[in-house]
Amino acid sequence: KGSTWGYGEENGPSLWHKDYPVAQGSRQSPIDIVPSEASFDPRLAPIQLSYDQCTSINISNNGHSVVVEFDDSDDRSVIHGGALPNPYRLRQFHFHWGEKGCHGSEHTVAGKAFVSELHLVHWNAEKYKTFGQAAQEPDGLSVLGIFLETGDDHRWLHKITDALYMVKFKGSVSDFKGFNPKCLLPSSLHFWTYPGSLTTPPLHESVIWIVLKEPIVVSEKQMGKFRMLVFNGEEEDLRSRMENNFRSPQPLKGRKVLASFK
Ligand SMILES: CCCCNCC(=O)NCCc1ccc(S(N)(=O)=O)cc1
Ligand SMILES: [Zn+2]
Repeated sequence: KGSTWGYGEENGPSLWHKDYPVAQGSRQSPIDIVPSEASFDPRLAPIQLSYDQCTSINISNNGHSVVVEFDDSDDRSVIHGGALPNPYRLRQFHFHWGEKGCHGSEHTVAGKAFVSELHLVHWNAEKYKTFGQAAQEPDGLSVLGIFLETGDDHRWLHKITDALYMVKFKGSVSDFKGFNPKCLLPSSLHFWTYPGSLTTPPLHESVIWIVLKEPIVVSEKQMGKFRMLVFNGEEEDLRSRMENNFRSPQPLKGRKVLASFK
């Protein structure tokens, strides 16, 4: 029974609206970002990531992606700037990717998709008591999206890909301390920003999206290691490789995309 959502024929993105009607809402993500239609806004503050005291806790396979979680019990790792009203606290990051040689990003840029997209998820702990509550508020979350394209090996991504064998199956968790995601940033923090949603159920329209223009470069070999993960639990007979775990671009419905650069 396709009771839980996923990315397959029976439970994929085109069916999510049945359990999550907001899937057809007015501020859904991802979107196709068209640079020529984005407005440069000189009032946008530069993005600042204060991750130096960040505390990664674990890496896990939640049956939809691989997630690295952080201790978000205080303001030790925050993002601020852009259109954010105040600093937002880092909670986790995860990835979306395609199958070998194909695309797998969620946002696209003038119709161009990338092989993968990294999402650094932050929440407005200044205004809301818990992540779960913030995730349901229009200004509750801010996700920093970073595109991945293939080329040479990424010098730090191996810290993540070397741990993936520990979390092959849905429900597996492994210690993952001392990882600072600052090492996954491109050289430029030029960005686009727009009001959107979670790109997976519950699809709450609670995300201020910040998408970096410059992708990071990873090797096809490194991407291949993500594809050894599986959607299924260890005990399940049906094995299905974790790939194509991305939602496609959704209607803009009149939203304005702002650019931090000319
Ligand atoms: C107490 C915890 C309650 C959580 N309650 C469940 C929940 O809201 N989960 C949302 C998790 C999520 C989903 C999708 C993204 S994405 N792909 O848009 O970056 C980011 C984060
Ligand atoms: Zn995501």
